[in-house]
Amino acid sequence: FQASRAASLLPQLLLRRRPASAGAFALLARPASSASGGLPPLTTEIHPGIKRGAFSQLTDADVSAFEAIVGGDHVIKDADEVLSYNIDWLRICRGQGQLVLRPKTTEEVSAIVRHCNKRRLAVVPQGGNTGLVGGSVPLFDEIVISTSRMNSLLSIDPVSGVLVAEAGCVLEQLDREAASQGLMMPLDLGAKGSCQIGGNLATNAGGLRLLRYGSLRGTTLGLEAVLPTGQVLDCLTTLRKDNTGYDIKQLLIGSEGTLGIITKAAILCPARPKSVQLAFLGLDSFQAVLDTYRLARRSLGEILSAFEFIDSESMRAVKKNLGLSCPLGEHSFYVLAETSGSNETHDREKLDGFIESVMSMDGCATDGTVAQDAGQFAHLWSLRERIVESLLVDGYEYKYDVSLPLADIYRLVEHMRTRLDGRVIRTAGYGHLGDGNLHLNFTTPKFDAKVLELIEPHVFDWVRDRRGSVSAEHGLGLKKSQYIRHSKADFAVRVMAEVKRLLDPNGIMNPYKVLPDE
Ligand SMILES: O=C(O)CC[C@@H](O)C(=O)O
Ligand SMILES: [Zn+2]
Repeated sequence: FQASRAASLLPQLLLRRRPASAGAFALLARPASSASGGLPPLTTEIHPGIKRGAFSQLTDADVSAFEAIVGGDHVIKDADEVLSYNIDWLRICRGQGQLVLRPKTTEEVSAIVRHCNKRRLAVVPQGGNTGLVGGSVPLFDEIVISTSRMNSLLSIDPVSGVLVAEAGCVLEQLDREAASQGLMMPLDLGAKGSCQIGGNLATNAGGLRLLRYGSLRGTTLGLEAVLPTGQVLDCLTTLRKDNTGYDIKQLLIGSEGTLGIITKAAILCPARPKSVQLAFLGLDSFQAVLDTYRLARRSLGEILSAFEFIDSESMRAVKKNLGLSCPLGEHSFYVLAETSGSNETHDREKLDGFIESVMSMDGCATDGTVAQDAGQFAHLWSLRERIVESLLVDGYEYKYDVSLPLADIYRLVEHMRTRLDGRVIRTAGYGHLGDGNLHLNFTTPKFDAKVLELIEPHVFDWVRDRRGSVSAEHGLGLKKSQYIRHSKADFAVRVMAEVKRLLDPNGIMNPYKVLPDE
């Protein structure tokens, strides 16, 4: 697996399926301590402006009521155990929750929420807790309702491709089940080893193959959810067509747990591709990345299943901080172009044609390689999937996830690099180029309020001025909610607030998230 000119590799192209376990987020090492030296600071210390809502205090009688619903073993009160539910994956947010409930059924979720609504107790739904915007952890003392025990696969229909599962099923496990029927889950992301399908839906997670398989808004046929009053919303249809008025399930998808707790979902799974190939290219300008993408769309057409870019700073982070090796020499940019198809010969011809045109076009790719086996395939993907983990090793991370017109994507990175010159360890840009989705990250050894002031709101203003989105796929959670109007019209935000009031009259469901505090 040597660094080589892609042209010289053309005769050796092999077709390999991506191993389901590649890049499991759950297994990734996290820095042993946070930037503050141990536990992350309380979120309320970082956001002192947010005041606790007028919710009741938890009493012994409440705890007894919950024990009667889920059983004593599934009511977690021990402070050490509760702590892990209070801290987000990035270790940037730490809430003050005192209680975690682990229901097994929709009926139990409903009974819990009904009680909380009656008593005005705030709750936060939590799946795999892999979110990146502080949406799945308490801020004050919200009760955590974990979906982890609701993890049954209910059905898979190999004819229609519809899979029905409970919310707590881990994405990677569902994908394995789908594989056994010749199907695949329509989404894949670095966190697949621990994220849960309910959380994926609640955040409308995008991931690595959205450009091919579309968003969960399209592939989710139905869902069931417990609304903030405890009412069960049964929209669990498995029909592909159902034009009977407003599509209420879409309100829950991407609601980040503010409108209810998703308990079951019906997902349309595409056929698992028979041939998957991965090309890894080195390029020396962002214009070359764009030109390569144009060529990929033209020559690979419908079999193009991922088009990711990595800049040199991001590559340096995975090499230096994680010790991963890159098979290509130093380049300003790297691209992963993956194809997924059903006909090996056809797909090989297409990939050959693509690489030939890339290599022959002046100023396009200058170097490249193609995965020859499952190990190489996993390794190349890990260079991309493990960037998020590698950046944490620097110390503190300032994380941005924006959508922009393609031509503006790297201008933002360059602009911020100049603005922060000398104040950060690195400014790293990478992401889902095919989706116009940039992951822009800055790191410092420790949290630095002056650096944050230079970044925010400037970066959001820059995105707004180009009609981009301040959250492409991670959601708003706690960290981005005050910038919602940068990407949504004022009236749209008012409609959102009305919907929230309608479904959650007491505001108990994941308060302080998504909608700005006003
Ligand atoms: O590091 C990030 O911000 C991105 C995380 C995830 O969305 C990814 O695409 O790897
Ligand atoms: Zn992403």
